[in-house]
Amino acid sequence: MAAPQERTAPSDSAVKNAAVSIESLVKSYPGRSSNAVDGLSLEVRQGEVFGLLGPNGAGKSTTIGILTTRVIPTSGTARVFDVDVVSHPVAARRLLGVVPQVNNLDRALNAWQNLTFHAAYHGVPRSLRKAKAAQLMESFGLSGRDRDDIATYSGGMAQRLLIARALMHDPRMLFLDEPTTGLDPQSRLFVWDRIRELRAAGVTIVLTTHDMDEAAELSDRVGIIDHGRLLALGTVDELTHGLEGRSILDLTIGRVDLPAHDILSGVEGVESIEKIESGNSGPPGNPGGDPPPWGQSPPAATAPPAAESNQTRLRLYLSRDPALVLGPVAQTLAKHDCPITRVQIGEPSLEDVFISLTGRSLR
Ligand SMILES: Nc1ncnc2c1ncn2[C@@H]1O[C@H](COP(=O)(O)OP(=O)(O)OP(=O)(O)O)[C@@H](O)[C@H]1O
Repeated sequence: MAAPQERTAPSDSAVKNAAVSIESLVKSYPGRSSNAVDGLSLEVRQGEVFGLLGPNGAGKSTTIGILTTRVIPTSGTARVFDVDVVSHPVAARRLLGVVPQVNNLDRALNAWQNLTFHAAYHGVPRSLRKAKAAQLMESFGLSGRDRDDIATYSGGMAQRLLIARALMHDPRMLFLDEPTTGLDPQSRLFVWDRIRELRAAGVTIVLTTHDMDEAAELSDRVGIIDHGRLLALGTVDELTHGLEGRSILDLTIGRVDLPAHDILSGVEGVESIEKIESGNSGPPGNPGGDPPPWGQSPPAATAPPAAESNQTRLRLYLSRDPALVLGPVAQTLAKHDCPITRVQIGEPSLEDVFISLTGRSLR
């Protein structure tokens, strides 16, 4: 594939203290009524792992597509290390590596060739390519399989090869689009370790993931987007502490017909209530209350779903110690002849922040 022509050389202006700088970015796809990216502005700092989170269709891949020069924005600016990705795509591509959501390894080439051809495309001198490929094969646990047809690679091996390939030209930053989706636990931990090593080596990383544990585990900061707009930006601690109510009571109750919101919102210390999932196949039982924001969501990772057909799972956000609230909550429910079948106390997680902002779970 021939590299597109640069219009002009990138400017020598002082490099800003940002690895990624996006300002008022808009992407409108033809025939779509709403913008995929809708006035997005954010910065990714040099050397950080930045988690870009959002529900399906939030605009994450489009944003990454713009930053990695595969998608042309409708308006706004996007820079990588102060290089405008629209006017200087070739210069931008030298600075970044991309691990796409979908395996796009070249099946006509063996693993070794996938690495060395990529390096050649990015202008890595021939004398360096072999050593670099051998080093990356080794660190990604693929030594000995380098001349194999990639059709013989497992999903985990292919994913490791994709990351190795993206690093062949020593990019200053790496875009990882759902890097561990579909991987077994060992492969997932292996990829996490490599991400940590890259960060320690000073590589800036932008990560999209549907796995909240992964985002919380790896990210220095996260940005949550939906409908192409930024909803929140900060460290995981900043975001979870900013959530209304500092503690959570996760309850499963043995009724589906109870207006739990009306009944429990008067209990002292209960700031807000969300219905996570009802075992009912019909509409969630919340007469008179707000529509359940989690009505279509699978359960949060912190507790199992209310699996039985007569069970309702509620999440209560609290402004005081859960131990003080649990008693009054249990008494209130008992007055309505409603048993509690399961209780879990916890602090808000990144998934709680995500759900409170977007109103639905990632998966
Ligand atoms: N090539 C395209 N043509 C038309 N619409 C598109 C195209 N690519 C994406 N979209 C739409 O733009 C919106 C944002 O999509 P995008 O893939 O960027 O979201 P996402 O957050 O990456 O989603 P996911 O988590 O499912 O990958 C969606 O409504 C999607 O249907």
